[in-house]
Amino acid sequence: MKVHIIGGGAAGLLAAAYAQSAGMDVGIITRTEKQALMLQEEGLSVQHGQEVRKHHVRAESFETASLAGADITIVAVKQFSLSPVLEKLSSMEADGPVLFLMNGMGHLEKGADALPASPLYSGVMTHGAFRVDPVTVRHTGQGILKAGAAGDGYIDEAVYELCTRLDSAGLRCETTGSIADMMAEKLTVNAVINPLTAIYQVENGALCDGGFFEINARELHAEVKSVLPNAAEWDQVEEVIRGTAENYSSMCMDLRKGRPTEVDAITGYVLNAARQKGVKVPLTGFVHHSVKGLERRLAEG
Ligand SMILES: NC(=O)C1=CN([C@@H]2O[C@H](COP(=O)(O)OP(=O)(O)OC[C@H]3O[C@@H](n4cnc5c(N)ncnc54)[C@H](OP(=O)(O)O)[C@@H]3O)[C@@H](O)[C@H]2O)C=CC1
Ligand SMILES: CC(C)(CO)C(=O)C(=O)O
Repeated sequence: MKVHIIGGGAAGLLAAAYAQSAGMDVGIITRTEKQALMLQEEGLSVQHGQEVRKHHVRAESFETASLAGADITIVAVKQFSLSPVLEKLSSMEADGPVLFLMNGMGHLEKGADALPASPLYSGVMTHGAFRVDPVTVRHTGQGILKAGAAGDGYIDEAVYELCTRLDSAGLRCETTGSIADMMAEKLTVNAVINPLTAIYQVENGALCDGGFFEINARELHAEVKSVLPNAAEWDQVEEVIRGTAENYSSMCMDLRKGRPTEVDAITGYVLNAARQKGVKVPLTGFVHHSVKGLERRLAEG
């Protein structure tokens, strides 16, 4: 089974390592030629606690790679990097299943516009992955990857096989018939934890401190829930906060490193949904604009 994984970041490298362990023919497509060469020459290392496993993988840069001919393509880039990937996939007339391994919302709609002939899937992942360097990923937390179809819920054989094989290789993974609910739940979690931890520059656990940050987190959650059908309950958000208490959210880290964030696909999505429903969401507007402002200021140095 041939798998293309677009994105040599934390999520893409983690998926690549387990897919390779499961005996699949894996090609990692990286943004830069330099990372592709490093992966080919040095292999891909995965750290689990003290254990380190090395994998020999194929890697090519996005510019030169052909994206055709895969049994399944996994897209594991951040939301703001999606457009060129969809453009290239559509120019290749790829029509096999495409699995988006991304947080936030909007990728399935953009994918459907760009790739009308491809069966599209979304993956909601609670595994933690951290890219140590261009050839090393750390599996920081055991979670689960759930993959489900965008449309009628039909699961292609290739997606089923990918999930079964990843799971037996040690990356907990399963298919689901209710991916929309899971995406809404993950969006709720991200719409509360990510902007607040990014603005305050605190670890996730600080939002359950029984103090002022928790008051704000609970109020922001209530607002998000008033807009999103199938939003996660506060108990679920709290469980993630406690389960990842010592971690810094991706948005917190992105701001800290002066990188763009996924805020448009997270709180931006909630703002749009609120506008369409005619619901006022002042706290979401406040955190959204705060993150956008910090993003711009940090990018300008
Ligand atoms: N890390 C985690 O634990 C989890 C992440 N996610 C989600 O998964 C998605 C990916 O996140 P993550 O892996 O952490 O992010 P990273 O920033 O670590 O990785 C994204 C990668 O995409 C690469 N990229 C950008 N544009 C292209 C392109 N045109 N072609 C090929 N590669 C490209 C980047 O390259 P370069 O480095 O050269 O810029 C980068 O390596 C996000 O939506 C995130 O929210 C979800 C659950 C858990
Ligand atoms: C679940 C959470 C909040 C973990 O940090 C996450 O998905 C992120 O940081 O983007």
